[in-house]
Amino acid sequence: MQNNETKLKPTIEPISQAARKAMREKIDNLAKPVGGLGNLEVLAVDLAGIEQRVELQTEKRCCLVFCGDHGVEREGVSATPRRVTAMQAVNMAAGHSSVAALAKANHCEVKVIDVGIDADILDQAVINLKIRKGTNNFLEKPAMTRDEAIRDVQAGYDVAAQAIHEGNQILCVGELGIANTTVSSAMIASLLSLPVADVVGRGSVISDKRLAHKIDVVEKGLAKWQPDPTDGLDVLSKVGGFEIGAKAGAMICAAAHHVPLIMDGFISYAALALAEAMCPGIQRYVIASHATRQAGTKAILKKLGVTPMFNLGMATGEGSGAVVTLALIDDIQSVLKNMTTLEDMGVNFTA
Ligand SMILES: O=C(O)c1ccc[n+]([C@@H]2O[C@H](COP(=O)([O-])O)[C@@H](O)[C@H]2O)c1
Ligand SMILES: Cc1cc2nc[nH]c2cc1C
Repeated sequence: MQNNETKLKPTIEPISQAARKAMREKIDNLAKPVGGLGNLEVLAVDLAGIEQRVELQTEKRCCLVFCGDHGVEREGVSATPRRVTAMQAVNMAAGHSSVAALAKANHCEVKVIDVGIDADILDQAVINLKIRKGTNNFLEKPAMTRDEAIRDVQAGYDVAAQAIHEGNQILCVGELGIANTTVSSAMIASLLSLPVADVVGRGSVISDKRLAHKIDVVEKGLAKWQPDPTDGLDVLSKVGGFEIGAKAGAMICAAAHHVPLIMDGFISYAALALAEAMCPGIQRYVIASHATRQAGTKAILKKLGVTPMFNLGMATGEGSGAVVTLALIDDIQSVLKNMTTLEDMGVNFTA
């Protein structure tokens, strides 16, 4: 057991400061005011540090969408019935969900992975790595066993390793799982030591009454199991979800391989908090795409130490915001390829 856990905690090398500096110099020498392309420049520098090179490789990209159901959905914390997870997974694999449509626009493959949907998915287009049909209701039992938590994170790691082996140069991550904003809130409150009421939001839109109930459910779950925030697998097994653990595994794998990983919204914040607890340093390899429209986003991102690229008021999940970020990466590549330099123009700045 201990060995399996150790495998999930590889040494994460520091980001390449030399590549960051070289990219910064290259961008500063382009024919524009210094820093004029704002966060696009920051993104280019971050990608260079992760990839350890200035000639960024970003053409082949893939979005990994992990799917799972949640026992706590039975507490009435979501406006959506649980069967939507299974329905939307099939819809997504056929190319018709939000992330699937956005991925087409951004030349990105989508892999849909079942790590815990509460149904038999017969569609071969959905990759079957099911740990179990849904977690336990954490008000009654721990969500999963520690062994399941380990196998779950390992499944996400393996899917990401396969995607990298296939030549993907950028990974995006997303998820499907009705009630997973409740589960993510519990994980975030525990792992980042934030007050429950500050991080529980309206998910895929709930009334004031249901919101108060959702806060109560999260508080009761944490009080009952008292997960240890210094032990990510303890938090995952007590109040977590299969798609969140798998997503954390993908993050750990991408960081170990120096492959940039673009995360999505609220559920990704929980996965990053978990990955960081398991394997400190992961956060430097993860690009924060957008600030999601959920409670506590600002405080959570601050605690995670990441800055989102944009805020479009999105709250869909699936990896939608992550995939939209690919358009910004294509913008950077065009800038790096096509712009003339200040040197070409013979211009010097005097601040
Ligand atoms: O990514 C986000 O920030 C986000 C915010 C609200 C909802 N979602 C998606 O909606 C589902 C969870 O919403 P809920 O209300 O059932 O907890 C799940 O499938 C998520 O992918 C995702
Ligand atoms: C339709 C629908 C699609 C989703 N995709 C992610 N979460 C979702 C929730 C609903 C309700």
